[in-house]
Amino acid sequence: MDHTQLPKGNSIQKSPIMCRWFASSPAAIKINCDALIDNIKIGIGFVIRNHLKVCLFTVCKVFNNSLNILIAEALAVKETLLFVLQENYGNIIVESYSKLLIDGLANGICPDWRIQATVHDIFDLMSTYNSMVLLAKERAKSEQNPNRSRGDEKPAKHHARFQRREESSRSRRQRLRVVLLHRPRPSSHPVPTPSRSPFSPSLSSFAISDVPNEAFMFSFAEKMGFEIPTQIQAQAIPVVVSGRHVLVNAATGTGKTIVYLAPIVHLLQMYEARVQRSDGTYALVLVPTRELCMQVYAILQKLLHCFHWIVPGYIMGGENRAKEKARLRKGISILIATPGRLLDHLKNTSSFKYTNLRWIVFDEADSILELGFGKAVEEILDLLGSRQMNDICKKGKDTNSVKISRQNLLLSATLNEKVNHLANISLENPVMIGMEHKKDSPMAHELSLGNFTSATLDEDLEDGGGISSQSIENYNLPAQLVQRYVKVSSGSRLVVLLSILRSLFQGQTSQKIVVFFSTCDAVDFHYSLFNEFKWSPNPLPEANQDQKFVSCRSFHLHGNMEHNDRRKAFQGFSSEKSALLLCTDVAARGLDFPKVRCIIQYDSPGEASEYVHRVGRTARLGEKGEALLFLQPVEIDYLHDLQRHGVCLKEYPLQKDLAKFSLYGQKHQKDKLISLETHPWVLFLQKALETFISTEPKLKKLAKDAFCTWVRAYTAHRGELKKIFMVKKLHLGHVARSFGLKEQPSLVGRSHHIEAKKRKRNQMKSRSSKRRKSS
Ligand SMILES: Nc1ncnc2c1ncn2[C@@H]1O[C@H](COP(=O)(O)OP(=O)(O)OP(=O)(O)O)[C@@H](O)[C@H]1O
Repeated sequence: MDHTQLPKGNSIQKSPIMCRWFASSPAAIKINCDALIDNIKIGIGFVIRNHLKVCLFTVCKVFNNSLNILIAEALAVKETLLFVLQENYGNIIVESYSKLLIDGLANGICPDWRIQATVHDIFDLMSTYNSMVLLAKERAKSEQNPNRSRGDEKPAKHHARFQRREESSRSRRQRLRVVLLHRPRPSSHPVPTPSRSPFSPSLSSFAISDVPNEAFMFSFAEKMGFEIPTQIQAQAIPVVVSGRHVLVNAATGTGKTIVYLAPIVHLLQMYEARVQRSDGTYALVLVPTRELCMQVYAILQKLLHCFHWIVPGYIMGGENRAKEKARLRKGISILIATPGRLLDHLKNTSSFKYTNLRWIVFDEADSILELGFGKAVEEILDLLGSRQMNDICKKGKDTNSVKISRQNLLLSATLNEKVNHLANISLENPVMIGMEHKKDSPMAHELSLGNFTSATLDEDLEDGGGISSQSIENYNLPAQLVQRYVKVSSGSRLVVLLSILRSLFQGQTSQKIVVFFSTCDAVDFHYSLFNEFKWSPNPLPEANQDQKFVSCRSFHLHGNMEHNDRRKAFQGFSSEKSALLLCTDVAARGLDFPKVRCIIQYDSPGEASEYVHRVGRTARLGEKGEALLFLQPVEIDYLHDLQRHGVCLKEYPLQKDLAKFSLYGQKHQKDKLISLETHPWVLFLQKALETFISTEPKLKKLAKDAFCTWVRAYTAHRGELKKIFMVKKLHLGHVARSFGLKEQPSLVGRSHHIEAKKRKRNQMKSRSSKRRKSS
């Protein structure tokens, strides 16, 4: 079977499985109208025309079934119809569907006056359409056959039919108006406020059970537990299904994974001849980290529940290569991979078949490049033939087969120059979704021009690493996320972190918190400290002294951990209801830990995009969330940097928190402002920590290592951030205190001492041999 062509079922009209869910959302309808224009341009307008029919049809159904339609729904329908009218596409769709729509509206009319008012408008629009259709038809006919007079039989018949239809709909309208006239009507129409919820505001009354129970719908509803599409899903899925290359930019936690997995599964299961394992890989999803690889794989497995013939699989660093080879030999239809391991198999596993490859997805595209996979990505594109084909396209050669066979997708909550370059070398005439408000940004402009440089992705990485003026953009952050910063001098950082964590875990019985550190050593040290440091507010000997200071289950996750430990930490934290995760940026991208309420950035993230992804682990999909950023007084300019990207933070009321803690029964006076450095609680806890760490050799060693790598990481800030995060401005003795050390450890490591000793020995040796020679 030749799978390089789109399957026949690609037409949305022919695919009731998924499209109704998406098509039925007014947001989707609006997008479909955009897609209509786009697609008419590229000559496949008929697909979208059919899509629009399905949209209207489903809207009618919703109106029929539900009496609790929100105003926004009715308004969206009105808007869509208005759009269709303005763009003069009315004659395409209205003729056959107006009756259905009117029936739906009339039968299912909601008692709410605001919807009724909108319905009036919709009726008026419908009758305008109908007149337009009639006029257009008559004009077309008379142009085709100028000899036929107006009194000829056919138009007359047609006219009569139309009149009958008009009369019946008019009578329905009248019936309805009678009902409406007997209801009180307020004097002014309230304007619905725009929602920033990840779900389309107009969809909240729309249940999945309102539409026919198709196989895929059933699987979605049952297996994923979703009821309505998120805004980005409603916007992007129809475009992805249409086969266009797509660049998606949407806030964290808005369901981007489904944006690419759902259409791929949907289109693959529709192939007339079922896909076989021996066909090899059809879709390739590239992700930056192993954890994300496992996460996407898990979602894919759920989606494929009903389609056992489509085989999911993953390959990633840390896994057994031989086993992966065996799996690839058998065939994996949808493959999730990290770039390094994928490249390895592309070069060394001859049985890896990818001749049928149709989709390449870059999830968290910017992160893939920032982690240094730029070269690997270029090589992958070359080996898969995706880049060369694109280059040929741009040179204007015949690329018909390519256009049909490959569809590349790039997704991230943050975009930058590196993604711009990747987009230019991998996407052909992409549709940019989620960048509507950024049309004037340099990135959107360059992409639309198809402008691309000869620089490699890694070269881009180096010069674009800092905050270039070109790449400044406002990031999408969840509206409900509460963002704050806490200003703490380095000597009190540890105490403040512990106090805030204790207060958060005491405040709520189920609490999930993620704390980000800059280095793996810092994670290890704090993880051990939190597990071992015990303290009781009661000094009496009979009191339970065995309580952990931060009493919760804690996990740690970073790139230097064994593969299995990483896996356990990821799964463990995901499944706990109340827990603490200490991690590096390895957990910043894409990971979807359920119910995380607070993100603490104990070490600042560096580039603003990293900030966005870290805080994106909370406040996902409209849920509540808080983010707290630790800054030292000398780093406070970082707030301006975040502001340049539209990220604004308020100060955290730290004194209030500290006032909660009592020293053996003595409460502080809340209204008395004491500086952190002289705060009795801070002094007391700092001393307790230092004493504890000095008596635990293992912990002390961890603290020293963490201190050294922390300072090194601090010097590694790039670009303009170097001016904010300067080691010179720090008091290293105070930094040591933040690791519970009484004295500042030498920054010169053990290896340096050994090297120096070796050098000395060699010098001594050469001197003595010279002396021997001369004597
Ligand atoms: N239509 C939907 N209804 C309800 N929940 C959904 C829907 N779509 C996705 N989700 C859930 O939303 C959560 C976030 O999804 P996902 O991880 O795909 O977001 P994302 O946009 O990729 O986030 P990030 O940018 O952090 O990677 C997941 O738990 C997913 O199961």
